[in-house]
Amino acid sequence: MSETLTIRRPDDWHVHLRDGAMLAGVVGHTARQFARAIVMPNLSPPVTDVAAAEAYRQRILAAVPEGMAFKPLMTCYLTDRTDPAEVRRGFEAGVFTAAKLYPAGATTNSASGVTDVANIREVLETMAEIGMVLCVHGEVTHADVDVFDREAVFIEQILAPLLAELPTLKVVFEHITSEEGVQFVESAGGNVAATITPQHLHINRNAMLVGGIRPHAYCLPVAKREKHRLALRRAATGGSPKFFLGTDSAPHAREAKESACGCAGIFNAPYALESYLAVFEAEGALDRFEGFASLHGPAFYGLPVNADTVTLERGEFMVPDMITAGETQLVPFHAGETLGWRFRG
Ligand SMILES: NC(=O)N[C@@H](CC(=O)O)C(=O)O
Ligand SMILES: [Zn+2]
Ligand SMILES: [Zn+2]
Repeated sequence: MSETLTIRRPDDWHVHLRDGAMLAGVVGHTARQFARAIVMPNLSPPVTDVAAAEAYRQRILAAVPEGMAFKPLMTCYLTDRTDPAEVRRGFEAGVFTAAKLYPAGATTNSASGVTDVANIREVLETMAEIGMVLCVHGEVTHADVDVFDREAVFIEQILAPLLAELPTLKVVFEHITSEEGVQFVESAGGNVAATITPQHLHINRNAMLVGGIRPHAYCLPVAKREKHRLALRRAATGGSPKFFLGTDSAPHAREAKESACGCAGIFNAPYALESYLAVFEAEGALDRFEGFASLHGPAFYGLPVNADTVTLERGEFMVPDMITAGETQLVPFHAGETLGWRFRG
């Protein structure tokens, strides 16, 4: 049994770095493991134009700890009023790597999101024309759709019809959580891919609800039944280039999660690679880890793979109960659990 694993340096194709003191406290955890990351734009107010994205990019770079090389890839938050010309301008200037569709009300800071995809029709036509990736939070928000069904209903009502109308649009179905999500991406064309988070590979909804309600296991889309977790594990470890790493690391202060109305989001950045690797090892797929973590994402986005490598080594360690970001306490994914691989750098 090999004691170390060396792969091309990975990228995180979906992360929330926040802003201000929280940004300063969390960005190093991502920059330590990943060369690049798709930075989600759901700040308050959201990043909806080129000037805001460029300013945010500069704040991120200023917050990266000394000695770490890290390239934030910026995204444009789409609203009902997004100007197609602004999206084109940002993409052509190299500021926007992608644009993000948040259905209004679907998740954290999505109040200014899109109320009907018909409202961004021209933006999406422009994106299809210029080859720009649309990142999608794929959940409907109607009160009459059960929260556990919202991803499957989104595919049926929104995503499938959208791709039928714009068959060349490049789409990353973000943080998929269901068997339906896996099947949809597998049967779609090469212009459709998906990110998968570590938490959705590790936990099902029991982890959140059995023996007490566990706010640190709550994120959106919510973890689902065991059969969905197993479908996601098969997808992530199966070698298909349509599935790649996107942590969806989403820090919220401990007290904002341990609340009568706790925030959605799991902070997994500090041990992201260790967490994914535990899954690949359990599935007997260590040889497929590099593809998922470091090769499939760049290939889909049309970017070069990273030149340097990272090494993980076998060795048990316990994930701390708490990590601080400035004054703020964050409870990391796997808090208090033992993991079997360590990131060496
Ligand atoms: N995933 C989450 O549960 N939360 C994310 C938003 C998102 O990615 O939907 C956040 O920004 O907190
Ligand atoms: Zn989301
Ligand atoms: Zn997210």
